[in-house]
Amino acid sequence: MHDVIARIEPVDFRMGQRAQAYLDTLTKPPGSLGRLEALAVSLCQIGDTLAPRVDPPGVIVFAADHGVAEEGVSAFPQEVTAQMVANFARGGAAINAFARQVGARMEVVDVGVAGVVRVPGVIDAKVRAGTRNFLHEDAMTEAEALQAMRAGALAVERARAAGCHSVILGEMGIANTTASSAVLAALLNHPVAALVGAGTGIARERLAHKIAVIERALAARGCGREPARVLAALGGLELAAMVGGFLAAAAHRLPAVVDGFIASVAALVAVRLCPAARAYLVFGHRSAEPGHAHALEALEAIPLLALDMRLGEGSGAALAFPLLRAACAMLRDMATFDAAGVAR
Ligand SMILES: O=C(O)c1ccc[n+]([C@@H]2O[C@H](COP(=O)([O-])O)[C@@H](O)[C@H]2O)c1
Ligand SMILES: Cc1cc2nc[nH]c2cc1C
Repeated sequence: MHDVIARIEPVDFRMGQRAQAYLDTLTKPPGSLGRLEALAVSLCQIGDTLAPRVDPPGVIVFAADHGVAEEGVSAFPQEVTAQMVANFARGGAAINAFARQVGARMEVVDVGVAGVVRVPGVIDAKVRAGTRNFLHEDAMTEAEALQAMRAGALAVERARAAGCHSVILGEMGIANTTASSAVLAALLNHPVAALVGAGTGIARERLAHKIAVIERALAARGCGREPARVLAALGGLELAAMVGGFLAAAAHRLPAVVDGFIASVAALVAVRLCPAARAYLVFGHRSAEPGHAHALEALEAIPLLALDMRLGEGSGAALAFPLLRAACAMLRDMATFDAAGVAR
């Protein structure tokens, strides 16, 4: 991924200043469009233009399984990952409905689903059939994590080649809130119990078990805080693919809309690998998963929406997308005070 990271340029803060100055000439009291103005400034910096474009967006859903699922840390069985991949391909999941609503190009990428996925329309980039159980051994080798990151970067490059001007990255993977909580606890050196939530909806009794599994895994892996090492030891193939996807989006100056908890942990890994990538991320929504607040704080991010959602798939990012569109429309379509003859 060194080649991708080497291409990431820091955004130009002077473009941000120009964008804010231009917004202040438009027919509204300065600052009255609130955080939509900050979003517009950010999109100008990402595209290095006062006329940014985000349409059409490309939704990419990365799917993979987790060895740690065998510890009983999810409310659902592992087969649901493959079954939902088939559902995505048929167009029946929440993300399909929301992607259609925003006119997105959509791609589903198998980076590590357990078992055979032979579903027309699903991209086969399987690195292995699920990660290893990180309670007993590293989830991935660093080479496997790198291969998944590359698959994520390639998916973003396909979206770009197909004409997308922004990307919405989502994931599907039973037990991936366990992997994400473990990665986050290692990166932030934060107590596990404060980060762990119900995921797909485990009962309170099982929550204590989930916390204990992660605490034991952290002690056993002893992986420190180096992001590539933490990702390989405790992460997931879909997490790694999202890391690669976020880095590739930054390398190509595409805004990437970050979804919920799992996507934000992947975003944090990407930013730890390359701090300049942070400026290319737009945070879509605040997930109900408790760890999300900690990931967002570490990223100094305030998401656009807070709808108490905890689905994943890119669903919260897709719902936030019309706000990016609105920020572009404000820059493109609003009259200035001078042109409209409005006194100030
Ligand atoms: O994105 C989120 O914030 C989010 C929060 C909780 C659960 N999920 C989804 O639920 C699955 C993981 O939950 P679990 O309980 O199996 O770890 C996975 O497919 C995620 O997409 C997603
Ligand atoms: C049905 C179902 C759909 C999902 N989408 C993302 N994670 C999910 C988990 C489950 C269980």
